[in-house]
Amino acid sequence: MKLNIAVLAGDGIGPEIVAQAQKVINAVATKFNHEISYTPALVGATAIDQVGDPYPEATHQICMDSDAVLFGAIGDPKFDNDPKAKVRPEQGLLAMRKKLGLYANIRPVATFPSLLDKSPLRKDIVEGADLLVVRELTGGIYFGEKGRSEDLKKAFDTCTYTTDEIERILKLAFAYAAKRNKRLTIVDKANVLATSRLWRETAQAMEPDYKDIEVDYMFVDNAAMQLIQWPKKFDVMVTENMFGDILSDEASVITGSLGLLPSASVGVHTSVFEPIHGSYPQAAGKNIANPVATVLSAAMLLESFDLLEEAELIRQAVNKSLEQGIVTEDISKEKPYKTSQVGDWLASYITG
Ligand SMILES: NC(=O)C1=CN([C@@H]2O[C@H](COP(=O)(O)OP(=O)(O)OC[C@H]3O[C@@H](n4cnc5c(N)ncnc54)[C@H](O)[C@@H]3O)[C@@H](O)[C@H]2O)C=CC1
Ligand SMILES: CC(C)CC(=O)C(=O)O
Ligand SMILES: [Mg+2]
Repeated sequence: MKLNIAVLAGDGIGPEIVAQAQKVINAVATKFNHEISYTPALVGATAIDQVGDPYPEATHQICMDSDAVLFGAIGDPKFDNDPKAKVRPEQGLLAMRKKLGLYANIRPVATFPSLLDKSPLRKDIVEGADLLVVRELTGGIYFGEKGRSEDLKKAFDTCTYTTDEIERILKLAFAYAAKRNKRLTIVDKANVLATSRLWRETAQAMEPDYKDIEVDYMFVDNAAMQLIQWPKKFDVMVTENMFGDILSDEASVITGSLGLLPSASVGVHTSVFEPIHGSYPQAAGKNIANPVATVLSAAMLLESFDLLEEAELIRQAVNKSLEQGIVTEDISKEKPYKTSQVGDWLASYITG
């Protein structure tokens, strides 16, 4: 197969982790005879510094013209620590999601058998946990009207959802539940928020079309607790943008590190494959960040083109590396491997 992948490495650890995912894709391409080409493009703080725009039109065109996008991370402390900055790296990520129509972010969370003792949660709690967070990605408070009063003493962010937006993400979540264990948890704050009540009303209206799916509704505060108290009770969890953002970072604790969780952002135009974590600026340039989340995102990318054997081989390589202790310092303080060493090991396992 021929694939043209847009590569948006971004900021902080972005370039280091994306380079490992590319090594792994290249190894798979060699083994299975695929022709992969990459088109790099600017995003985030790097793009602001170079061209003054966190998601330049040229980058958008490259994404639109690609078969898929491999994304690293964006964000830089020089913006995080300047609340008055007019343009921010995160606007680039949000603009990309909006312009590419990426309304769903699929975040699988499953424990790795060899890492059960790496979670701060008890082994009997996390063993066998396997859930899917379906996060709405182009609506809600991240995209609503926001502003400051003239005297600067008041600020606001608005959370808006339409039934169309809710229906399309719920449809996808029901479909995932149908393919998995037929349980769907809809997470909201319907006891307080009007948008959540619209989510609940819309979901209730859809339920009769999915009679074989067991649906339950849970308030987000309760969900935050149950997720780490009884992670195994969840199959598919669907929720709005900000709740999904927060709950999926929380869910990474089940697996042992935020550096392990991949995601696929899908929707109208091309799809973007990205780790769930951010640019981890403290690690930038040190070759210590865990590349596994990005490598597993690459596996999701290949899977989206029905390259199932290829994706499975990447997952097998990752499992083997974890079993054999070829891991970065977030997993093993005693004998940490460098980011690039993990990438090299995975690539050579794949090519055999
Ligand atoms: N999708 C994206 O590009 C995202 C960007 N950000 C941005 O990233 C910057 C840093 O944000 P933070 O809140 O510190 O979140 P972060 O996800 O970058 O890091 C939080 C913590 O998670 C751990 N971690 C994250 N990625 C890791 C990896 N690959 N290997 C090992 N450990 C890892 C580290 O302990 C780190 O201190 C900010 O500018 C933020 O806006 C945050 C989240 C997502
Ligand atoms: C800038 C944020 C919206 C990014 C983030 O935290 C995420 O997508 O997980
Ligand atoms: Mg996040």
